[in-house]
Amino acid sequence: MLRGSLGIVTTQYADLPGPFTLESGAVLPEIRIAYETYGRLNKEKSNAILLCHALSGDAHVAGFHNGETKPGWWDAVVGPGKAFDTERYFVICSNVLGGCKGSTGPSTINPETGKPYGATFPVVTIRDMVNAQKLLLDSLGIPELYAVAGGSMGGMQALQWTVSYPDLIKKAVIIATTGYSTPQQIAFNEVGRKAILSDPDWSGGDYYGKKTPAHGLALARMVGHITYLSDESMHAKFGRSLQGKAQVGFDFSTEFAIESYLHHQGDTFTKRFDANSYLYITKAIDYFDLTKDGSLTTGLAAAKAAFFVISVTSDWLYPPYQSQEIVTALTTNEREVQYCEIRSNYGHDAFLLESGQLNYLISRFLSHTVVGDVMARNVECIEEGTTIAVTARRMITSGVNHLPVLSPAGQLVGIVTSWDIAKAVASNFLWLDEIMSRNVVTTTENEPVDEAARKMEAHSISALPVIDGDSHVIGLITSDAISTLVGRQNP
Ligand SMILES: CC(=O)SCCNC(=O)CCNC(=O)[C@H](O)C(C)(C)COP(=O)(O)OP(=O)(O)OC[C@H]1O[C@@H](n2cnc3c(N)ncnc32)[C@H](O)[C@@H]1OP(=O)(O)O
Ligand SMILES: N[C@@H](CCO)C(=O)O
Repeated sequence: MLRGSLGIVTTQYADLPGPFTLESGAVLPEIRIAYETYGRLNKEKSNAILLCHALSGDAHVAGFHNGETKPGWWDAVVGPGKAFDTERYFVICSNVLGGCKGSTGPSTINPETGKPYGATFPVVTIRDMVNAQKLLLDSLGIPELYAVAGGSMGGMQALQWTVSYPDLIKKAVIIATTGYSTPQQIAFNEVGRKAILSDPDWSGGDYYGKKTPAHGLALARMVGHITYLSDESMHAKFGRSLQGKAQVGFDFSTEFAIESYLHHQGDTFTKRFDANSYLYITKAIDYFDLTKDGSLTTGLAAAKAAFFVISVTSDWLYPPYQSQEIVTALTTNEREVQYCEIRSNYGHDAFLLESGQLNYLISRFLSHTVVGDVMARNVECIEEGTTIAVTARRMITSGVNHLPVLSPAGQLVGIVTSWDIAKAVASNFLWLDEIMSRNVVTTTENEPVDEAARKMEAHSISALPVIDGDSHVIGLITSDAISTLVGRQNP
């Protein structure tokens, strides 16, 4: 499959009914979440992937907004044929609660005052962001996630998902992040906040419609941006080059290329980001701490997903040892976890830039699919000894073409299809036991899907009951579900 672009995409908005109670106990009367979706949700609703953005990201993860020439922030890995393959998966990304790109945040009008919240907006946490995403998924009718993924603060949200909603997540891709914010990370965030709070234009957070604290916000971004780069990448990109001059001027003007670059990053940021959101989101990052009683192992005990943890060799903001702590905690909890340290000189922002390594690693992880990842749960079954008329009605009312047949003890003893029913009616059979197939081909939750697909092909059947060790039916997998998720081999 050739890698392609999503083309033009648009942001949508979900108004979610309140009240929405935050971790702090504060209550938002209503919330709006901006989101984008790409790809198609399959019939089983089993192929949804939620992508979570970092500090300054938004819902626009891939493709182009009409009239714009820059694609979304993770276009390198999201789209047809890419790691988050929109031909296979239904990809969702939303702007975080507290953000400034369409979701409720400090720049939103408080319905109770008719004015922007500003600094009266309550402090939000990573857990609050995740709870808002859960409400969004509910509103979209998505019952579970095939995967959740993100880098940096996006990785924090993805980790939080695995403990807040462990039964809803099959796979988690956790990149360049930590299980808890460290003093060094908090320290850099505090310098950024102080720069904003000391800007007289911040005006206690009440600056909407007036001069914005652009000076403070640009300074905050400059400090932040240094932490997203690495010593090696700065050497490689700028060295000691001077900007637009041959010799130093013995003054305090902008002289080095790196200075000019940082000013550019700071200035550009003020045109796309709200200073109050910067305060709130960095606070949410600082509060992030999944340890429980001082232990990350205990804090991650509830997680059930299969994990892929990725760190970056040159990331000194979220150094690899912090990813390794997550891996150790998960391994101690006997969770399925893979770990990879990407070799890169880009520093922390490598999670946005290393498209080759990320595409290779993530697509391999996501496409190693077992039956449990794809099967439908809560399967409609029928008891042996039933009439064909009752069986036919059950199929019609539940909208299925396959009904596993159970013994009085609830064990699988046969299977009947809508085609069997059609043949039975034509031949005037009355009882299910006369027509059901007794030698049922089955699968188990941990069998790779390609093995299950081979069984279906070999027996010319389109569904397999999934059974546990006691022959109880715990799911059903269809060739349709496999083909949507495993994808086509050719374009
Ligand atoms: C989920 C999320 O994380 S979303 C947020 C991700 N997005 C951001 O962080 C937005 C800011 N973007 C960036 O910082 C970068 O684009 C990165 C880090 C994402 C990608 O890095 P790169 O592709 O290596 O871009 P680079 O860091 O070289 O920046 C290029 C910009 O710097 C400018 N620049 C480069 N050198 C200089 C210089 N000496 N003086 C002034 N400007 C300079 C370029 O003109 C270019 O400007 P533009 O972005 O306005 O077109
Ligand atoms: N550059 C990214 C990484 C921050 O963690 C951002 O601005 O969101």
